Amino acid sequence: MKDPITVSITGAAGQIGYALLFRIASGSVFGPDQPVNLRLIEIEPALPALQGVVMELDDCAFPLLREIVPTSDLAEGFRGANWALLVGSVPRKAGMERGDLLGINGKIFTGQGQAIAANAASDVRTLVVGNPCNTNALIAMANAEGIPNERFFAMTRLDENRAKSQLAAKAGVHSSQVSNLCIWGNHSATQYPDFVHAKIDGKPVTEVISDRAWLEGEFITTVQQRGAAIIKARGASSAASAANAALDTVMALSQPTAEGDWHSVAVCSKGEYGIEPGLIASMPIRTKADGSWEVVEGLEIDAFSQAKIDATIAELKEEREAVKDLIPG
Ligand SMILES: NC(=O)c1ccc[n+]([C@@H]2O[C@H](COP(=O)([O-])OP(=O)(O)OC[C@H]3O[C@@H](n4cnc5c(N)ncnc54)[C@H](O)[C@@H]3O)[C@@H](O)[C@H]2O)c1
Ligand SMILES: O=C(O)C[C@H](O)C(=O)O
Repeated sequence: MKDPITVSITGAAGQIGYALLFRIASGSVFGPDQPVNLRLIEIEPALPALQGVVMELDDCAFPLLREIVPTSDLAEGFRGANWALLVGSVPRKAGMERGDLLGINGKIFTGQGQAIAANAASDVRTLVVGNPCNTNALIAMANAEGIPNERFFAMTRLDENRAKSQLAAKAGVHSSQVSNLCIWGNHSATQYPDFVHAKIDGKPVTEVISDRAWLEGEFITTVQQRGAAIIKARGASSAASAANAALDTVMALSQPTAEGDWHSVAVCSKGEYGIEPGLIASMPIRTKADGSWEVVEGLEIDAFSQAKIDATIAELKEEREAVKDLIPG
């Protein structure tokens, strides 16, 4: 049996937490021979609810689940973490943009970044889900002294999955036939789901779907506005699909990407595609056999795509400016 992997999850008593924990504990994320420790972090008022979740985890008698530590103490919560999933934060309500949450949620990520740096395992990787996730990830990264920038990620996989589903429905194929779908930029209403490089059954989407007006219009806005549409319909923000995407991200970063394909996740830019270095921006990513990752470079960006990428990167710069007090140095 392997040594257990330790996964720390903030907001563990929340909606997404409830949809995440049981899949991790069951072995469906890290594999059927990989024991797991769960360190579950919540604010103090939510600890009684978290205790109920722990009771349910116990009641599953998962063969791979070892230690469960529920806590509101960040040092205890991130101790020995190999993965830190930062979910805990306030979701937006109808009528808000995700960026409106910066003032409420941004400050959560300073202490968490520091606590990860001080307590986590030396190989810790951090995925931020709590919104606005790109800029929250930037805050966590900037406060986690000593941890390489390339181990911080923000989630745009939900957007990728949404985009694949929309393209598949339009083309009358299964979503698994859609590949090479890159979300560029911010997990927000400015994100750019790149249909130009996406493929259906290995062919450019633009050859399979001839309705260019739909691709440039309704397709993009549907993906950009999908979170808001779910809030309107459900009265609460997406949870099961968000948890699913978080786990897709962890798995995509843990195993080599299929030949020729890529996946979407926001990473710290080193200036690829002219994106300002230091911003946490979504780009096409390949995970290598040794577990490291790289940005897929050399994609030709047409004028339409460039304008969309410029707009979403401009928004990331504005968000960074709005939280400059939370970024040391
Ligand atoms: N990136 C994405 O694609 C994506 C998708 C869906 C939701 N989200 C975001 O994920 C976040 C969580 O959504 P949810 O539906 O689970 O919300 P929720 O309100 O159901 O749960 C959030 C939990 O976080 C806890 N929490 C708050 N502050 C905390 C802190 N400082 N430390 C630890 N825990 C804390 C709360 O007590 C609560 O239990 C929201 O910000 C939401 O907007 C992101
Ligand atoms: O839209 C939201 O506020 C929640 C989440 O980011 C989503 O995309 O569903």
